[in-house]
Amino acid sequence: MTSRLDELNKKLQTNTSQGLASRNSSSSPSSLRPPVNPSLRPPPSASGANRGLFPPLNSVQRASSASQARKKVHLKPGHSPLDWARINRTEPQYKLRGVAPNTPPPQYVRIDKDELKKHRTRDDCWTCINGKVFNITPYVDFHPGGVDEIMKCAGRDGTALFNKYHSWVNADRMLENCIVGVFTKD
Ligand code: HEM
Repeated sequence: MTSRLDELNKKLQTNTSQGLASRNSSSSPSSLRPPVNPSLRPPPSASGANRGLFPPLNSVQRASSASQARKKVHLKPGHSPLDWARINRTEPQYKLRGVAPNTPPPQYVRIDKDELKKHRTRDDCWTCINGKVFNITPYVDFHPGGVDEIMKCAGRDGTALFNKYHSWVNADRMLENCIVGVFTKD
């Protein structure tokens, strides 16, 4: 019985080592590597000082250096975007528009260039964005880009400046209760 078992074990060992030997002899370790495709060489950024760095040093995905850092605007306490959203919701519309309570709705109020020009001070500030004139007086201190920046569009059509800095900002929504009227170019 034992000799039968020994025989079987011996047979098994011989088969296994033969199998491995045949695999190893037909393939050297280098032939196990995938074929090298020359068009898939590492990019130049993977060499020299950039080696192993991701994203590479010159990538736009890297934070800018201190000299290029954006100037941070410090808004006064109580002047966060959320504070503005609350005021926009709760303050009576005529106050945000800066008009008397019985003033006609904005779609009936036409404002020309000369009228717009009269409102360009910190205490009385209008601007036109995409054909609508807004009283931005209550908003100026809430502007995340700072007072000086937003005052550049005071008393004039600010559409181009607005779009240059943040075309994604929805002025209609943010200033929906500050609308005074519609702009007439003539
Ligand atoms: C009624 C007019 C404007 C409104 C409602 C407005 C609104 C905003 C809002 C909501 C942001 C924050 C954007 C964000 O975080 O993605 C912002 C940022 C900014 N705005 Fe305005 N803006 C106005 C006019 C202007 C004008 C005329 C200028 C420039 C002359 C300007 C320059 C900037 C700049 C530079 C920032 C960037 C601040 C930062 O990223 O820290 N904005 N503005």
